[in-house]
Amino acid sequence: MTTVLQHVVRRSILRPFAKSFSSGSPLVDVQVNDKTGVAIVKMGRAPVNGLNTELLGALNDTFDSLEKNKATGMILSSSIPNIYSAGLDISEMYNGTPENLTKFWNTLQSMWINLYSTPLPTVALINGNAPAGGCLLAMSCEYRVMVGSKFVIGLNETQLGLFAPKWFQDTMVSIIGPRQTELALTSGKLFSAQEALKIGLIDELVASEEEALASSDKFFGLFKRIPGYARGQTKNFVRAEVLDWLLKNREHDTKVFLNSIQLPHVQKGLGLYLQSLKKK
Ligand SMILES: CCCCCCCC/C=C\CC(=O)SCCNC(=O)CCNC(=O)[C@H](O)C(C)(C)COP(=O)(O)OP(=O)(O)OC[C@H]1O[C@@H](n2cnc3c(N)ncnc32)[C@H](O)[C@@H]1OP(=O)(O)O
Repeated sequence: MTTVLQHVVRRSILRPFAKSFSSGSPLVDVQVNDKTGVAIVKMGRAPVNGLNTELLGALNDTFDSLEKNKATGMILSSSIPNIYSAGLDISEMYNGTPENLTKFWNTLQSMWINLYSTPLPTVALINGNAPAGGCLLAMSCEYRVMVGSKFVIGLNETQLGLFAPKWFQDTMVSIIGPRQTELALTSGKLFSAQEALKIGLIDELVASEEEALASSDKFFGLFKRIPGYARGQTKNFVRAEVLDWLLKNREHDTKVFLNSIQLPHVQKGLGLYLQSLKKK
């Protein structure tokens, strides 16, 4: 078993310019570039970065720490080949107790509020499939670069017999508009990389992670001469409406989740979907 120290030493040997930064969780790896202060945050929960309470909590803590430690920007990516995130961990929603479901949902809400409202410039480096909750993570960043053309991204909840909550939907509306969001969400569409690029769901499609990192640098470079306070306030105003809805309606949103997810036909559908994934 690799100790934390061995892990840190190995990382610093592999990447001499990156400062190790402990996320406090084995599920999230963080490397901060010494020169630029930009942090690369990589989710690493095998097999598919399913967003369970633990990973969501670890991401939340990481976002907090990066702000406190004055990172200058964040790239949110994955260390699992071909997977950005498979979205919410369905096992957390299937047969969960009301207590666990509430904790799970509240952790998701907190993580999203933190990510969506961080004053740090954020880039999603989408190096794998990004359905549902994975798409939400990417959409909550300010700039999206997908690596390779074989991946899909979108909010496919209706295909599972679920619906994307209002704040998931509003986040998508803010990027691709109400018409395309309605079409995509009602049909549970997963966009190919090319389709996502065409519709503006991703900003760039590149061939390699190196190119994606260069695109990210270019994006962060836009703010070199912009005072952080002015940038942060502007981001706040642009995002206020979507954010405020959840801030004001957290309890209601939790109730809707709890009531809907525990419906027998919804649970049945989730069970069948899980089985179909396992049978593959
Ligand atoms: C009506 C109530 C509404 C209330 C509001 C609800 C709000 C819900 C909001 C968001 C919902 C979600 O995010 S649900 C998750 C949706 N995600 C998906 O549909 C993606 C499902 N997964 C895949 O399509 C594929 O796994 C993949 C393309 C991401 C990767 O494919 P790959 O071939 O590499 O891997 P496998 O399919 O073999 O999977 C490996 C392993 O992981 C398990 N798995 C996959 N996805 C999930 C998941 N989301 N949650 C839990 N487990 C998952 C899969 O079963 C395999 O398990 P085994 O190794 O045990 O076989």
